[in-house]
Amino acid sequence: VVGGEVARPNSWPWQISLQYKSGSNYYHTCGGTLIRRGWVMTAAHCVDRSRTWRVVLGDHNINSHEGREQYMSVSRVYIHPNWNSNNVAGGWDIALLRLSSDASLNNYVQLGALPPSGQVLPHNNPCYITGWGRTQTGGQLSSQLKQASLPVVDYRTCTSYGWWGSTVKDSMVCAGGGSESGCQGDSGGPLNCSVNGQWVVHGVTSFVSSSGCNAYRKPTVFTRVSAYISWMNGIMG
Ligand SMILES: CC(C)c1ccc(NC(=O)[C@@H]2CCCN2C(=O)[C@H](CCCC[NH3+])NC(=O)C(F)(F)F)cc1
Repeated sequence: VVGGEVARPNSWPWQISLQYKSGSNYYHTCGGTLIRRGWVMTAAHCVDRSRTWRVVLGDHNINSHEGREQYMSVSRVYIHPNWNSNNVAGGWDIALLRLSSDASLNNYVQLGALPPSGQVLPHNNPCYITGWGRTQTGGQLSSQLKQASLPVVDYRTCTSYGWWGSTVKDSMVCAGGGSESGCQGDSGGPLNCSVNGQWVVHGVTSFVSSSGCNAYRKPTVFTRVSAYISWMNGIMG
């Protein structure tokens, strides 16, 4: 996350860290959202490579053990069948991870709320991106979970000339476009939007400009969760 601030610990209790094993250590690579006790929603591009994964729930500082974490292994990865790893602009950048056991819900670990199928938010709807991603273009990951206010940019604006144009599809949500943005390492994490006073996860962090995370008029682009509700229900049952 470029800009914004460090989140109050565990204030986004559905945010997870997706980590892969290398040697005897695990490394943060993406975010995700706990949507059922045994299911995590993330981006397909995060799990393109088959690795030994673990999901960390209840985390704040990914480089220290604070005692609230739950470490879960992943029993199966479901990548959307239409996902094309050579074309993030095609959309379909969504995946579900089946956890090998159910999470325990508490003050630090809660389920993220999903939107109704098809719901599209208006321009400037208040949303926050959260994640441990780079804090500047080409910078380092953040040790502590960060948040930044990224208001929705509607489809008409986001696809206009000087913005993303036809790179952005209707199955995506744009947010931000100013000095604050997502960045590498935030992928797969939630876009948390305030709807009728509740936080609802409307986006899965998908891509930013290859010329810089907080490039002018290149808002962070998210998979629009409300376009994938029936696919997810079909998988999760
Ligand atoms: C034109 C369109 C096809 C296109 C649009 C944006 C990009 N962006 C990028 O490639 C930048 C640079 C590093 C990774 N990255 C990204 O946007 C990656 C997803 C890459 C998927 C493709 N391998 N996502 C993120 O960094 C983010 F923001 F989600 F945390 C690349 C191509």
